[in-house]
Amino acid sequence: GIGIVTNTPTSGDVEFLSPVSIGGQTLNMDFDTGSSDLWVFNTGLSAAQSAGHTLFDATKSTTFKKLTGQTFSVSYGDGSSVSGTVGTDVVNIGGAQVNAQAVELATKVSSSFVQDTASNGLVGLAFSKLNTVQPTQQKTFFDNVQASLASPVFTANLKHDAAGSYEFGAIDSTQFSGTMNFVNVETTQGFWQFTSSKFAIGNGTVQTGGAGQAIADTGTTLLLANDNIVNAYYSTVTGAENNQQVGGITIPCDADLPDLQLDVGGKMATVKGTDIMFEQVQGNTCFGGLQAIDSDLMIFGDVFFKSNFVAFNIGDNTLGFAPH
Ligand SMILES: CC[C@H](C)[C@H](NC(=O)C[C@H](O)[C@H](CC1CCCCC1)NC(=O)CCNC(=O)[C@H](Cc1ccccc1)NC(=O)N1CCC(N)CC1)C(=O)NCc1cnc(C)nc1N
Repeated sequence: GIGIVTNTPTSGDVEFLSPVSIGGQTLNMDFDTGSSDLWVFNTGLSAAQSAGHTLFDATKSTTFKKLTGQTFSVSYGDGSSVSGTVGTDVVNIGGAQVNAQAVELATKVSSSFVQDTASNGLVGLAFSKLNTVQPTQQKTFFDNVQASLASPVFTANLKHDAAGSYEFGAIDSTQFSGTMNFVNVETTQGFWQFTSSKFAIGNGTVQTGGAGQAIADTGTTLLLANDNIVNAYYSTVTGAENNQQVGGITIPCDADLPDLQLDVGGKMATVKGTDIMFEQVQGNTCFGGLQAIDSDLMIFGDVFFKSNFVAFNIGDNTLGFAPH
């Protein structure tokens, strides 16, 4: 079978949310290919922590089963964190269903989750080895559902300020143009990771300088690359500056940004300049969608996905991408 669900960007394309059915209750959640826990806002949270959120009520689900003695605790790259208890329930995403999916009930969430009332939890779609449930590590929804899918794939179609889709079980070739490039994924760290050592600005010459490795991460808003790429890119943009107050590089909102070509597993992917123009800070000053990260693992987040339709294949550990 297959499962198709829409994803909707919150204002400014900060995150992309999709409806998920858990024990017959529907919550809008953030699909995150950069982590591997499925956790939800629920009635066990304090009123202060859960105000404004849609809450999963395990007592109202006839199919929820508590996993006694199991707990989880995740901390994320942006310093946010969540912890709680674990059960299983029927999880259905656009028609693709797992009857006993580990559903992690948050009992503590950090402030950014409390404030982000649009999101009621995360669906982790990285490899199960990153799942934090103890003492018995649990599988992701994708890992559980893959055997029942027509094909062990899911695709991410993220659009700027418009509804996109996630599809489990098939690659819909009407959703992208040209041929899809497939590359090998390195799974040892549990991410959808690939080599990334080259780049080019616009149609300029391809140069080396990438950090060497990168991950495809729908849970990260921006495109986080190493200094070589970031400096080379913004040196071509008049008025680009590193603005400590806003915490990154800003550019004039009326700048005509060049495209950026990035190495994905040995093949070049293009991120459109228009997708690198991120959000207005104030006046004619805009925040760049490409920012620097000081790590040997670059993070190709939602800015990358807005220019590239991506297929994740857990059957042969490959990643496909095509412009869209
Ligand atoms: C099992 C752990 C798991 C693998 C974990 N994975 C990740 O952190 C990557 C994962 O994709 C997470 C998933 C996020 C977590 C926060 C909520 C939304 C989803 N991504 C990040 O942390 C990347 C940085 N954060 C982001 O990109 C957040 C995402 C967000 C969006 C909306 C509301 C709130 C947050 N957005 C922003 O930073 N921006 C949006 C707003 C804009 N004005 C600035 C940029 C990890 O690596 N943790 C190790 C870790 C822990 N601690 C730290 C400090 N670094 C770490 N890497």
